[in-house]
Amino acid sequence: MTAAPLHDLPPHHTDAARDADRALREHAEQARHWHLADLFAEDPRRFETLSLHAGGLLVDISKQRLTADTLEKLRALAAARGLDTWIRCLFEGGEVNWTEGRAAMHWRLRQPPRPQGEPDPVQEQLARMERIVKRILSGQWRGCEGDAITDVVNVGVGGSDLGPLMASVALHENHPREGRRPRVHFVSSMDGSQIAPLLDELNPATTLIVVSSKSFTTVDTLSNAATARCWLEQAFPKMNGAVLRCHFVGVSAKPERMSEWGIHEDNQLLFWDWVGGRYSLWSAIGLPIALTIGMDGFRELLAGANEMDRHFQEAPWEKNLPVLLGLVDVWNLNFLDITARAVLPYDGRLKHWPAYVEQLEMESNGKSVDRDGEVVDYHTCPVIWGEVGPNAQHAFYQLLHQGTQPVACEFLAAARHGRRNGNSAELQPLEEQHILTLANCLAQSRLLALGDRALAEDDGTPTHKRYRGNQPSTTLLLDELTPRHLGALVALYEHKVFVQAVLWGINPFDQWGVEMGKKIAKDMIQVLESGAGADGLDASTRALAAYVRERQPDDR
Ligand SMILES: O=P(O)(O)OC[C@H]1O[C@H](O)[C@H](O)[C@@H](O)[C@@H]1O
Repeated sequence: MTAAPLHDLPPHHTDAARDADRALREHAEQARHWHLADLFAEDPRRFETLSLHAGGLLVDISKQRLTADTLEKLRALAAARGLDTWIRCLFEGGEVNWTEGRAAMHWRLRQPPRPQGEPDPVQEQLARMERIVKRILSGQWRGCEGDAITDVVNVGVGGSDLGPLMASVALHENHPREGRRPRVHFVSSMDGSQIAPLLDELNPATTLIVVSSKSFTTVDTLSNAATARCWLEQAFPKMNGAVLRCHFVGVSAKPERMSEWGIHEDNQLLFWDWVGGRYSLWSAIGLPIALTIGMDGFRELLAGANEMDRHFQEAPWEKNLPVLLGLVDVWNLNFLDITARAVLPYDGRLKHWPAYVEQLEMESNGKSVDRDGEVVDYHTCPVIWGEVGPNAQHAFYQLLHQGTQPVACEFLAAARHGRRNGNSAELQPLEEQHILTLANCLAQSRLLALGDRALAEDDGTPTHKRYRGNQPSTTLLLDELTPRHLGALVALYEHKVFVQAVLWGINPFDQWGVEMGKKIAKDMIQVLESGAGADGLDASTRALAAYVRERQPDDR
């Protein structure tokens, strides 16, 4: 599949865009003096006006420092930037990743099968993945000594780790209907600190390693994969090819590199250049998710995302969730100068959501050069960090409540928790814990928004006990955390990132900033091993390298 060239796209800088931008700046001059407590007091219908429900998600932006008028002005900016044409271009397979000459067609991976049985590489790979999943879950996939697989280790990093990790943990309560699912583990860090203790616990005879890497050149992944291979070969010294055949699956866009590494052709799952790494959990990179929730569950995840794809293309902008969330972030960053955003899931199952969103957003939109090759003179992506909300309350909420900086907060929770987890399904206290958690979520966003005015404190309260409030937030409530809802949520974020990139005039699908770091790290290995090349370094790096070298064991 080749990318269609970009066509009919308006230039980024037009008179209409300049006018829309100026109108927003003037509007922001007033908005800077607004307090959320006043906005709520003045408009009893504020929630109704500033919330939306679609795809099983309720999105409430009424605690953002904006009004319906603000949104209208932001939509005018989006129209002037040609957002409608860009959306069309994305879904027509246009070359939206212009620095790499590629389309970005992650949405293709979640389209339903074509009716006439035309050859479809996406469905072919899904079918291959399904066969592998079924063999593992049914116990038919055997290790080299004939044992069924009990543990699967996903070895990957970045997009080949964060998405599958986030979704597998989020959905772990959704057991597959058939078979016995293996324990699924994730190893990403290049220093061996994850893989070493994990291998100590595992039985090589019943362990399957999934080497996940779009490029199949990422040193973090290949070094962990080599350690796993060594562990297996030492356990079965006489097995030769059977170790690779029975204990390794590869997922990549580069089949020839997988073969070169030793992954058997039958154990290779493919995806394509037009799927960005951080957009790849819908492809065979999602194998750990399918092993956790079964293939039916995985298809539900795809269906939820597909529903959001259609919503993004079809819903008018007033009712379009990705457009709405994209515009809110642009408002906060570019017009209210709020440069930080905290991602706060109130659900331990979503504990990896912040890390996933950090990569999705900051690797996509942490850019400063526009389509004309010009350096932009405005901020793009905010700094994003996060943590499971209830735990963050005991860590950094102090700064949110009484620090000096504005931070846009993003609360995420499941309205209902339908537990399907063995005996615990019957436990009344667990239901109470769910309500307790939601109560904290709602109480925190309320206090952050209204400050003292959420409380019945009198004027005599000392300053150090006061709450300024006016800290803006969005609350996203999933009706329930199911594969379908999570699929919709992730697709919502992917499209939101695209909307923002269009408004900022940047390419969200490349990551050139990461490349150079990888390259110069290679040269540094030599410096640390032999000292060669140290002379050309700056004084700080040279001294640090010498310090490290002096502390290595003598027999190295
Ligand atoms: O899947 P791989 O090719 O191994 O790449 C893994 C990761 O490598 C780099 O860090 C890129 O910046 C990420 O976007 C990518 O997800």
